[in-house]
Amino acid sequence: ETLFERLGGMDTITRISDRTIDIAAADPLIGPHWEESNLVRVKAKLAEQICELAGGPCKYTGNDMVQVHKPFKFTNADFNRLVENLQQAMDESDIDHATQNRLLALLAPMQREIVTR
Ligand code: HEM
Repeated sequence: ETLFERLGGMDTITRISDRTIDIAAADPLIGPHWEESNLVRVKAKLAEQICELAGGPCKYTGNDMVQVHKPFKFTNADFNRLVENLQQAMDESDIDHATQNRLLALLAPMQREIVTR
């Protein structure tokens, strides 16, 4: 079983991505970073990226991760906070923790592309 299937396919991945961005954008610690952003686009690109990473039938068509995040000079604390927001979104969708950890392990290498401060 692929992680894509284990997560519940595209419907669940879309729901998790939407919720993660909604939770993050409302988070007093990191929410202000999204003030100028098109959240509809960010949600859609995040879902596409998770789908591809998880072995689903998607190809990420968004912008390069380094280029997107570089101007913000994000910290490890910012990164960890977004991971917590993602975990909350996955909990709400009843994703078991072993499956959550499989996705988090695939996202972990991106920390050094996103954190530049
Ligand atoms: C593994 C972690 C992360 C992933 C997979 C990820 C993924 C993405 C994606 C796919 C986009 C949309 C790119 C596009 O528009 O083409 C995006 C944009 C964005 N991300 Fe991340 N991101 C991560 C971490 C973070 C963190 C830690 C923060 C801040 C706490 C953050 C803040 C933002 C913001 C503010 C935008 C919108 C930029 C804009 O409006 O152009 N991201 N991210």
